[in-house]
Amino acid sequence: MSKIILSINAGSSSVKVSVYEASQGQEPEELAETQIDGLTAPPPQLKYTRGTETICKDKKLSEKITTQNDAFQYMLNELINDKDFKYINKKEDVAIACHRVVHGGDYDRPKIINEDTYHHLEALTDLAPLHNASALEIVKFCIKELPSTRNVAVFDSEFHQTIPEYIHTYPINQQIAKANKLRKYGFHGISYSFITRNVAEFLGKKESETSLIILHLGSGASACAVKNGKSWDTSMGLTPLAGLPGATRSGSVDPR
Ligand SMILES: Nc1ncnc2c1ncn2[C@@H]1O[C@H](COP(=O)(O)OP(=O)(O)O)[C@@H](O)[C@H]1O
Ligand SMILES: CC(=O)OP(=O)(O)O
Ligand SMILES: [Mg+2]
Repeated sequence: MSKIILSINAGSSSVKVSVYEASQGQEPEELAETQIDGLTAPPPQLKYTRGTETICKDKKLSEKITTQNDAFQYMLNELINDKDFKYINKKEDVAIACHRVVHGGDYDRPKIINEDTYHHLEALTDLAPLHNASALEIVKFCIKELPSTRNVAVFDSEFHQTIPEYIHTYPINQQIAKANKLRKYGFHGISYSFITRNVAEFLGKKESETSLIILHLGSGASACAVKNGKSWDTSMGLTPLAGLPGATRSGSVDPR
């Protein structure tokens, strides 16, 4: 039987939700895409496409939507209430919710969210306060309001687990660094792995033979050197503040 999967990307200025249908052993098929952006520059705006049909674009919303969780709830209701979208008619229709979580610490693969993973991610919130806190608010909402949905976390930091030790190590006391897990983590990894896979395919090359310099320029901005399909270095570090300036971040400049 096929299942409905939500892919939820809580960014610093937007929330993007894609809806997929998937059966065991088959490629998921995308059914709809919706996003609310402008959370840091109101009014928020809604975009909604169903298959190839654009239902709305840059629609200014007058409702009070200030947090990523407000935006997620608004879009979930839109999907449920859209009579022409037959795949989600009630909350129970969502089998799996995949959450983009920016800081995954040492996690090197996606995780099913249980109490343990939830608390582990909560503990990392200090290292990505703009991001982990709002993603976890959405996770908390799903756990409470969508009790039949399984929640999975997919990490921005995962792709950068391959950065060599001499690059991810900071020049500080190593006892303190190891005890407090102070190292370069790197973010936007879901985007970098997608770009690497697709550019390799476009060029007709193996990922392991594809080396790229990629810029991810959104509300948060970073650069990544991909060597033979793997992250070699990236401009963000222990937190998403390091590196390039972003919409609400100064980058590698001491803001004081
Ligand atoms: N084509 C574009 N040219 C320049 N800036 C853009 C373009 N599209 C989006 N932006 C800017 O990118 C930012 C949103 O980036 P995005 O990565 O989608 O959000 P988030 O960082 O919240 O995930 C906004 O500041 C928007 O103005
Ligand atoms: C990590 C990061 O900066 O993400 P975003 O671009 O979504 O703010
Ligand atoms: Mg983003």
